[in-house]
Amino acid sequence: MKKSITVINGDGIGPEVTAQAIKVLDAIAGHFHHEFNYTYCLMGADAIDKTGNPLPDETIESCLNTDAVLFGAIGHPKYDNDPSAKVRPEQGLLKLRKSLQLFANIRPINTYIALQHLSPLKAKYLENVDFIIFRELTGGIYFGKKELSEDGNRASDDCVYTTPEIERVAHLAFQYAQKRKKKLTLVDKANVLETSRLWRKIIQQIATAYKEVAVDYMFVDNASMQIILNPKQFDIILTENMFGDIISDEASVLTGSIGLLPSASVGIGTALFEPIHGSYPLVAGKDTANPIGSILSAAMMLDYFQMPEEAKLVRQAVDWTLENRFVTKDIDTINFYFTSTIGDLVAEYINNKISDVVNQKNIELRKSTII
Ligand SMILES: NC(=O)c1ccc[n+]([C@@H]2O[C@H](COP(=O)([O-])OP(=O)(O)OC[C@H]3O[C@@H](n4cnc5c(N)ncnc54)[C@H](O)[C@@H]3O)[C@@H](O)[C@H]2O)c1
Ligand SMILES: CC(C)[C@H](C(=O)O)[C@@H](O)C(=O)O
Ligand SMILES: [Mg+2]
Repeated sequence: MKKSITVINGDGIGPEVTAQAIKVLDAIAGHFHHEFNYTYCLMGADAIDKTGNPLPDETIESCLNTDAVLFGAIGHPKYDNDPSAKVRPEQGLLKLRKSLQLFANIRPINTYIALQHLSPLKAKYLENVDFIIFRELTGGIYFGKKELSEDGNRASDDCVYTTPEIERVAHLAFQYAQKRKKKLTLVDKANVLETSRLWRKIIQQIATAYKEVAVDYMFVDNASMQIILNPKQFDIILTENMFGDIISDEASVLTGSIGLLPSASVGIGTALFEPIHGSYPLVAGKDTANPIGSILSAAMMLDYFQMPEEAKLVRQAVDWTLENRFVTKDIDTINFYFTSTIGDLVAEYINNKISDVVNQKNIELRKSTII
């Protein structure tokens, strides 16, 4: 099969983790006789530096006319530390999500037995954690009216949701629940927020069409605790934009590192695949960031291309690296491998050449002292 993929490396560790996902996609293309063609586009701080615009028109154009988008991360401290900056890298990402109408951000949370020692929780709570956060992605407080008074002493961000915005992401989440453990938890703040009460009302109505799915409702403050205390109670979590952003970073702690978590953003336009982490500027260019979130985002892209065998092989390869302790510094600060080595190993596993890589190329443990 032939597929065109727009690649947005972005900022910080974006380019180095995305490069590993591309290696893996190339290995899959070779193994299964597909052709993946990449077009590289700018977004974020990199785009501002080069064009003055965090999302150049050519990037939107390319994303609209491609089979999928693979994205790394955006963001730079020079903007994070300047509250009055008029142009910001994040505006590029938000505008792209809106332009492609990517209303659902799907963030699977899975634990690995090999990494359970990393969590502060007892192993029994972590075995086979498997739930998905459905985060609404194009509405809510992120996209409401923003105001700053002339004297600079009053600021506001409106949180707005409409019934159709809630319905479309909810139907998708219910459909996933039907195919899985048939449980959906709406996470909201309906004891305080009008928008959350609208969410509850719509979910109660939609639930009648999915009778086999058990629905429960949880306030976001309690959910933040329950995700840590008893993560196995969840199957599908459905929530609004900002709550989904926050609880997914929190949930990443269950797995061992945020660097492991992928996501798919789907909706009306071209789907976009990205790890859930940010540009982690501190280690940009050091080849130490965890690329697994990006590689697993590529696996989600393969699922989206209706290539289930291909996606399965990528996940098997990732499991193999973790089980054999080929891990980056976030997982093991003493005996760790470089970002690029992990990409090589996953790709070589797919090419069936793993024994060559491990034995003949003599992969050395990189001690943290040499960084
Ligand atoms: N989707 C995105 O592009 C995205 C997401 C989140 C944050 N950001 C941006 O990234 C910049 C930095 O934000 P931040 O520090 O809050 O979040 P971050 O996700 O970049 O980093 C937070 C912490 O997570 C860990 N981490 C993140 N990615 C990792 C990886 N691949 N491997 C190992 N450890 C990893 C590190 O310990 C890091 O200190 C900001 O400009 C922010 O706006 C972008
Ligand atoms: C960078 C930022 C705009 C973004 C978000 O909040 O959606 C990020 O945190 C994410 O999770 O993708
Ligand atoms: Mg986030």
